[in-house]
Amino acid sequence: MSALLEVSGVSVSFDGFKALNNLSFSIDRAELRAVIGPNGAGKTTFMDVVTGKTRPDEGHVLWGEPPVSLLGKSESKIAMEGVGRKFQRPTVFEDQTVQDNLMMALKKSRSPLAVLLFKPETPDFARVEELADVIGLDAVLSRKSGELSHGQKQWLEIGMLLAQEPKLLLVDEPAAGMTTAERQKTTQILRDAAKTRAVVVVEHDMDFVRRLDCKVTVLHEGSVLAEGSIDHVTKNQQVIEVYLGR
Ligand SMILES: Nc1ncnc2c1ncn2[C@@H]1O[C@H](COP(=O)(O)OP(=O)(O)OP(=O)(O)O)[C@@H](O)[C@H]1O
Repeated sequence: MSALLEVSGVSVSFDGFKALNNLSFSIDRAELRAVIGPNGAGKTTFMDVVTGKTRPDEGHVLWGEPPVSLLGKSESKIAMEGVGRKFQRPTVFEDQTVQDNLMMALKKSRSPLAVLLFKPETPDFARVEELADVIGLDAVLSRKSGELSHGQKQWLEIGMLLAQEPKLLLVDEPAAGMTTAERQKTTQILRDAAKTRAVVVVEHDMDFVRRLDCKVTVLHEGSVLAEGSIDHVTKNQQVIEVYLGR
């Protein structure tokens, strides 16, 4: 079976500085992948290229089966293809309840009229409850999102992205600012989500990455430095020098 996402030979320059330098790697359909690397390694730029925010100078980004190029597609087109992105800061509607946030995020027609006339039906409520269960917020469905803890807001946003049924979820530093218990729950949510789709987690926290227990891609100076299990990459001498030794 071919990969869901294949990035090959991608380079991106900013004023002559190569943020991505001949970057190549691929992600399978239902896999959890951690992408790590020191500051400036190109992790954000990689996500920007996949989501259409940044156009590479060279290379290919192929998606799906049969593979189509994502390059040249708009950010909204790429989102509609099934690429979801979670930024570091949670962006939920704080005045709305957890239930309303999830309801608004359900995969529905996005035309302005359809959004205006949207009236939730029984299957929509059932889907919202299912999502709330997945993200551990079933007991707080009627709470305003602004009253949630930082961790709960992050889970809500993950739930809102899952409501869109993405084929690939890109998640930027989900564990930042979380308590130990919240991190454990987040690990569970991401591992469960990756059973039915690809989930790529960009993360600095090594303990968190270890708990994800997945293949790890180490970026350095815009290229892949090492790839494999956490034990494999953390034993790699180059990785120790450029990343772990810092
Ligand atoms: N719009 C831009 N203009 C100029 N330089 C940029 C731009 N975006 C990124 N860079 C540079 O490209 C390099 C890679 O940045 P990127 O943000 O992708 O790294 P990162 O691995 O996400 O780092 P961090 O872990 O600090 O978030 C950095 O040196 C950064 O300063």
